Amino acid sequence: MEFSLRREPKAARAKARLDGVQRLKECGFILVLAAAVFTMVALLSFNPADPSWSQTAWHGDVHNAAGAMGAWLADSLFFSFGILAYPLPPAAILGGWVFLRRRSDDEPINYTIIGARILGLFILFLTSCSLADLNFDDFWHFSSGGVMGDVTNSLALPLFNVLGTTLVMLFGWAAGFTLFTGISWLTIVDNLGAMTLKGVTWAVNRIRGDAPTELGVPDTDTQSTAANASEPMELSDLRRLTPSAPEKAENSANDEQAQNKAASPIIFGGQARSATDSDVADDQGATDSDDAQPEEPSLGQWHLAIEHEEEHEEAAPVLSSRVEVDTPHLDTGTAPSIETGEETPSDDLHSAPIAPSQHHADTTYGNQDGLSELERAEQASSGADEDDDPFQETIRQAQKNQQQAAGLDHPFLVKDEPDLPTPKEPFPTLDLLDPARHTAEQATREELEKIARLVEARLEDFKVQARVVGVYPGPVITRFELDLAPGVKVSRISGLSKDLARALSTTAVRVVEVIPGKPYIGLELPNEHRETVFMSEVIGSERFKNSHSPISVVLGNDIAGEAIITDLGKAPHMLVAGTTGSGKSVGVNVMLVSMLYKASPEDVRFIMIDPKMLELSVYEGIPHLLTEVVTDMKDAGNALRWCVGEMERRYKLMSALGVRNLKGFNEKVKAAEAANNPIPDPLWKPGDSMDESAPKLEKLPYIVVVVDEFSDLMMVVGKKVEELIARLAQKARAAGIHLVLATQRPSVDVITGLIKANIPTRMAFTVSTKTDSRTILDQGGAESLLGMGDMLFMPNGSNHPIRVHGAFVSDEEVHRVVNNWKARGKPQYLDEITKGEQGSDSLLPGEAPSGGEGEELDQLFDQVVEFVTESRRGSVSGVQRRFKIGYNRAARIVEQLEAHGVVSSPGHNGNREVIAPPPPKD
Ligand SMILES: Nc1ncnc2c1ncn2[C@@H]1O[C@H](COP(=O)(O)OP(=O)(O)OP(=O)(O)O)[C@@H](O)[C@H]1O
Repeated sequence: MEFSLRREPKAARAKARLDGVQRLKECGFILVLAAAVFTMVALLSFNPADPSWSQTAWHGDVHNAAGAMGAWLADSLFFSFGILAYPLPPAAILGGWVFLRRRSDDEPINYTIIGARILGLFILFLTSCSLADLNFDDFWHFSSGGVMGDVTNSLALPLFNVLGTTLVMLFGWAAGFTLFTGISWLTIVDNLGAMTLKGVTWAVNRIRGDAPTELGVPDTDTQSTAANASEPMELSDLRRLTPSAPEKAENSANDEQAQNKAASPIIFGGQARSATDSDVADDQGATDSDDAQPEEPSLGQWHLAIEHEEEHEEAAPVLSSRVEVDTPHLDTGTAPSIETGEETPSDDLHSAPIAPSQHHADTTYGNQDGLSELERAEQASSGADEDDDPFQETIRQAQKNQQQAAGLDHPFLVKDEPDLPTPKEPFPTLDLLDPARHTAEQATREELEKIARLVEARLEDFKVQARVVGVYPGPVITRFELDLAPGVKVSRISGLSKDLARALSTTAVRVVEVIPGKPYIGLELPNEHRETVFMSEVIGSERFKNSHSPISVVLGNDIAGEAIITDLGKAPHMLVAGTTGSGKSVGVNVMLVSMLYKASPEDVRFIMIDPKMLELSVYEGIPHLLTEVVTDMKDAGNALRWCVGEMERRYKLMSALGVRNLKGFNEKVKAAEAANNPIPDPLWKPGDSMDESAPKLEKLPYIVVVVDEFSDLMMVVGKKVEELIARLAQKARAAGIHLVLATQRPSVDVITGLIKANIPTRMAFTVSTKTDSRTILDQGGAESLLGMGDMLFMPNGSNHPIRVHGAFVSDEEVHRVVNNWKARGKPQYLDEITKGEQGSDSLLPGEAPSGGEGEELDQLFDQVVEFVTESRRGSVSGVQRRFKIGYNRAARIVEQLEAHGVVSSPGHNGNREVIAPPPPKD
């Protein structure tokens, strides 16, 4: 209560002085309180003989403790409300409290609730008065419901009769109660039910506890609470059921154990069995049940479990002695033979074969951590991450920044680029990339040797005889080369890869079925600590420096840590596939950045298609771009068509110059320029441009088309894309146009046979199934990759994929390189690439230009023109009705009308305007 009636320290009092309204309110509440107390006193000391409003008494004293005023007040209240006058003073106090208490600023008055309360109170009083009037006798000379009850009933009774009125009033009372208190009757019913159940349970428990014999043998739940007094009864029951039980019961030490065992379901099972077994022992004349049990060999496992439990509980010595009997028995049964050398790895390794006794002792029964499977898996993976290396933290941070940056760099949110100083070096320098550093410890020779022995032992468990003949540790995985015993098929080991991963407690084991030039197979196991392959490390490698092609791309390191570089010119097209999160986008970025390190815009140009709008939009604005990053898939279709046209143009140029590829073309152009005799464009015709003579031929750049989500393109643009890609893939190599297609859906409807046949270089990141791996690589293996850039790279013309640990480039690094190029120049975008106004060269075989002049006009075309221009209505349905033709034909004719400028393109409402004038009248 917030009234300042209580005593407070002086400082607090000074601080807590009331303002004007608060003072009035508080005084008001004091008055209400006084009135309520006075009224209560008056009501309680009411005397009907006192003079009052309904009573005339000329003589005599006033007996009411509140005096004449009290007598008068009590009489009036009783007269009006009957016995319901008594609750009035508390109700007044309550009302005063609600309205007059001091409220904090953040506690505004809720008038709806106050209104509901007032209404509820009124209904409560009214219905209570009515019910009192109906059901209780008058007191003194007042009606028990007062005038209020009388009047209400006189209105209700003729309508509802006594029972009906009682019911109406009861329900009204219930409604009033809810309005006043805000307590739902459902809650009341619920609580009443719960209390009833509780009461019944309590009563039943009481009855059980008092007389357990009446209810029979107590169940396991109540066993622990059963009174000692009940024991003789239970024991006699047990004695009747199992003759061995008495011995246990009579042994006071075992008695306690029996109770302990009853707490665990497993041990409880053991107990039941031992009862039966001692039963057998009993039959054989054994007098001691404890001695009888060890003689039963099939109980070994249970005994071990019991023993293990009781190691912690200071078990009776009787039980621990059993282990000595049982353990050797189990040893012979299940011990695997692991004599692989003088040094047994199992002694040292955590996951080494475990001696049976140890095995049982280590067995965990049930989960104690209270975590769900999902949480446990997440915990395990996050733990692994933490273990992995602290650099991953940086990566994650970088990713966060990337997402933010990507959002800001969105093409629809273009922001002004800061003016960057033009770099002096011809190409970006290595310092733009994060320096390489070691993020994980390499395994020692001894550790590797132990793992090798373990691998052999595990294979032996699967009845495969193999010998590790070579160990090749790398930054991410270690390859163990195995010499298989004669007659062992490699497919058997491939089939075991998952079992081996489990047996060796690793995430994935990849089996390399053929190692070129060696009679061995390979087993690739992930390292405990994974090294990150930094982009700078690979870009800075001698191999990359010595690679002269401007379209050399770095991929990462091979399993031995050697840089893997490939030349897109030889690829010549690349398919990149892997599930989401496998590292595709990072892989594509690495390729693009490596080209930015090698090639100027005169050497290489890019067309980037990015339906996701995020991955490639970072490159927006570099001078290498031929067009803005294409995010609309329709534009992407046009871009591919443009590439086909460009390819055909280049072919014609090359054939005119008598060269076989772009390199030869560029060399000739360069030689001609050096000789000061530039070659005029042989394809130029007067009228093609405003020039009077043919323009000079210039060096042609390579064009790299990167599609980040190729399946989107297939889905939106459809079959045409497949044909365009196939056409490009077949011929574009010589023209210097190269495709890099990435997809996260390695299914046959995306990577179709036509595309696969024409794109020989494949890059498979982790996929979920072997089928997916086959779709990309025509063989399994990618399903056993480790993610985060781990890939299988199948170069052009090879059948053996190489395992590559992809280089990592963060978005910050990409931004730095991109900004470096942006500072060097602006891109010159070619609008025609996405506009779809390409010439006939870009048409696919058998394809006709839509709506163009080459298209054959419908026979009805002239008549339709006449009709449309006369009627001034260019709708398809109009044409359909007038000429009684199908929708498709009518629509085609109207499109032809549009192409010839007779009608406009459809407006917002789909209507076309007739542009051409009406035909002249004769
Ligand atoms: N080479 C690498 N080294 C270390 N970590 C990597 C590497 N490549 C990728 N990763 C990690 O994997 C994450 C996912 O990579 P990425 O975004 O490239 O996957 P994706 O296959 O393109 O996924 P999506 O299809 O959803 O875009 C990266 O954010 C990064 O943390």
